[in-house]
Amino acid sequence: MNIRLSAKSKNIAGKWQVTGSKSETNRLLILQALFPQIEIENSSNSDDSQVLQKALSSQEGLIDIHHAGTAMRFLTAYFSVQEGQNTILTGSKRMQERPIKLLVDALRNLGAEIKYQQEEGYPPLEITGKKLIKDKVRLAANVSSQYISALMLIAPSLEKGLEIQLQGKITSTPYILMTLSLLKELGINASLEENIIKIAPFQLQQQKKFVVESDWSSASYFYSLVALSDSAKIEISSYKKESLQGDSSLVKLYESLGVKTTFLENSIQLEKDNSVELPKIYRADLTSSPDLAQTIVVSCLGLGIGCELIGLHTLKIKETDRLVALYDELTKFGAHVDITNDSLKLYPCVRLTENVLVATYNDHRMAMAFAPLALKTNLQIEDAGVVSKSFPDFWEAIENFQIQVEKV
Ligand SMILES: O=C(O)C1=C[C@@H](OP(=O)(O)O)[C@@H](O)[C@H](O)C1
Ligand SMILES: C=C(OP(=O)(O)O)C(=O)O
Repeated sequence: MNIRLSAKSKNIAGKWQVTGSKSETNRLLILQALFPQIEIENSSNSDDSQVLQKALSSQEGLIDIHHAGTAMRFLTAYFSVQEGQNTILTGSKRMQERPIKLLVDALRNLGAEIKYQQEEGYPPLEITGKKLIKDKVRLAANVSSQYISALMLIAPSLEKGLEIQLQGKITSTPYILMTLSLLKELGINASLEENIIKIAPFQLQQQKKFVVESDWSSASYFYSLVALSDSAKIEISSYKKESLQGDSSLVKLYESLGVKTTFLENSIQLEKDNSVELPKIYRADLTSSPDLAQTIVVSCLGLGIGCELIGLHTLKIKETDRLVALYDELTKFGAHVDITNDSLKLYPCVRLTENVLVATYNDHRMAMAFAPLALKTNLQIEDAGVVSKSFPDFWEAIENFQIQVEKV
């Protein structure tokens, strides 16, 4: 389904309850499978969380996790320790192009039995669950933090726990810290010092309830809406100041784009601050917040300013090659863009081409990142249903904030 977006008003008001963080939910679902006394509140209603939940309760030997990267990586580790269980773990065509060798090698070094069914280094995987007895492993940390979180999540269920030595420059660090915090909140002895993660074995004795904070990556689209509005005062929930999610860096990242954040009791209020003088070129290193790249570039495009984003090396192996996808779609609007393997430069673009059809490449964030641009020009989004990967009610949410959404 393609949709056409236009602005009903450039003055934005309203409230929205955003679904739970998919990153927190997916970690807690794995931990709950290992420690059933865990109770999860405000879990994410995203496809990625639903597919993971279904996989964990499935009695079938073949599991298809579609486009869900964290589910693929976390389940690879999880099924490796399910003694006596044989699982084939596969995903969408794109998932079969997303590398998993570093994680498989680390698990094999710990004693796991994993075979590639097709291409070496990529799903589908055939996993024979075993008891892992080794307790030390090394792993390159500069490709995807999800491999590291996957090992950390199974670590407390191993007889001797696990020591993980991280090699190279660590990428997406806040996601590793999120995993660490959740383990600690459960009562597990866990640490990250220098480049060594240590996690002690653990057994949960009593019930433990976790309340998932709403998704900050999803909040980014509201930041962009506010930045591109003439005036705005909106409230989104449930958010807190001390977040486990690295994408809460939005608060700082959007200050210079004219968005003021106020923390209320259980929510955030976003206001357009027209007194802010916009930078000519917006610069940011997004090594810690890769999922914000698309949102920020489109905000800059809409504001008519340039941007130079670095730390984008992980974007090439996500739902699509996001650097190439951004290049192709931004240029349709008349923008001049340069990309490398880990950076993007957008030159200021004063006049946006109208009625562009934005291709989304099975990537929820391509659809959601371009949507706020409707405040500056009419546009269409291809295959709008992709948003359900992380934010199933995204189009209702955006309609609630003065954007007209029509099926075409
Ligand atoms: O652990 C997680 O929940 C995630 C880690 C990040 O991936 P990388 O570590 O591969 O950058 C992020 O992009 C993804 O959306 C979610
Ligand atoms: C990269 C993402 O997800 P995953 O890697 O879990 O598919 C994302 O949600 O932007």
